[in-house]
Amino acid sequence: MKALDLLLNRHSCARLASPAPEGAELETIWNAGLRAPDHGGLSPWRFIHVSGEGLSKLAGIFEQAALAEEGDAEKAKTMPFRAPLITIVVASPKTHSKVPEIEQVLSAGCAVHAMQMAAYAQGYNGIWRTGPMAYSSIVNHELGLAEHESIVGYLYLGSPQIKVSKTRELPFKDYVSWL
Ligand SMILES: Cc1cc2nc3c(=O)[nH]c(=O)nc-3n(C[C@H](O)[C@H](O)[C@H](O)COP(=O)(O)O)c2cc1C
Repeated sequence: MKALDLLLNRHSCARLASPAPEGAELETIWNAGLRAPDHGGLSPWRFIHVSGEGLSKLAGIFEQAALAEEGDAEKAKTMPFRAPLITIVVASPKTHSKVPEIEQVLSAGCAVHAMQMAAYAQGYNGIWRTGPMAYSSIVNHELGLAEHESIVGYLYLGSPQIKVSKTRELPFKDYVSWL
């Protein structure tokens, strides 16, 4: 796949099933994430791989959080099973005199995007999700996040089950101004 085709045509898919990327393909996806722009070379991210039994563990964590935080526990416990694989991307900012935290969180966000594109380029697809489970102190605790860390996204990955007929095309003139 040509780089520009990937950049211009990439799209998400919310309906995902097995097979999920594994082995060298999955490592390629993680390596693409690790190539995200990174001011100061701080590697301000880490990834938590969730598949198989891990999906059930995550479902239990989501249920626990939803029950405690007045969410929809019945729905929450089903959410991880929307794909055979989830990579949780955690922003793990470092203290640095010239690189503020926001830049490091942006880097972690770029890693999500890069990993979705790497999945797409290999014939898989995915979707970046957040929602209340990305901002829950209970989930953070159960996943072992440190106080300064945060979830940037759940990247659901797998084989697309539906074909996206047309991607949204925004007219660049509406978004670009000239100085
Ligand atoms: C930070 C962030 C959080 C998102 N959270 C969700 C989410 O929780 N649920 C969802 O359906 N889409 C979410 N999206 C949007 C999808 O990832 C996707 O971008 C959107 O469906 C548009 O599809 P496209 O990527 O094909 O343009 C989120 C996107 C971003 C950047």
